[in-house]
Amino acid sequence: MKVFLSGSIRGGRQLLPVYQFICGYLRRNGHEVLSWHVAHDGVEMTESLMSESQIYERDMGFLKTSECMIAEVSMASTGVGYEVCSAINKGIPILCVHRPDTNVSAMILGNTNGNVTVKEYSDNEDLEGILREFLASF
Ligand SMILES: O=c1[nH]c(=O)n([C@H]2C[C@H](O)[C@@H](COP(=O)(O)O)O2)cc1CO
Repeated sequence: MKVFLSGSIRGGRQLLPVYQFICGYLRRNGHEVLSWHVAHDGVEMTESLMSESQIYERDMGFLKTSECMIAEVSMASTGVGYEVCSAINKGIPILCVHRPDTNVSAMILGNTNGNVTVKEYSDNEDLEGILREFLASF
């Protein structure tokens, strides 16, 4: 599947290892991660070579062809929230994952849209099971 991976950039990069784990899992299982740059440790440097509108247009272009979204929502990120909302408007399935010790927005936790699934994970093994179940549902 073509997957849009959404994860914090300017909202903080503390969970980069989680984005890398998700990206690696998806690729190992034959999926195409269109927004792989989210899991790249040099993303701020490479993105600094692009204008704000180039970044926006590229990501919205990725979203157009994505078949589902996986969003790590533990960090308070404006961009992740915007992308989740855009995916809701597009009508594709969205898996939002977060760690137990985080302050996730009610706009995610309280979202009753039928395409939105929100799951808490405690470690990579737990997260892998959640990813497997979500991807098996198609
Ligand atoms: O440089 C960028 N490149 C980029 O692709 N994004 C997109 C992808 C991420 O899923 C999301 C991160 O948003 P934010 O930077 O507000 O945390 O927005 C966001 C930025 C910076 O806002």
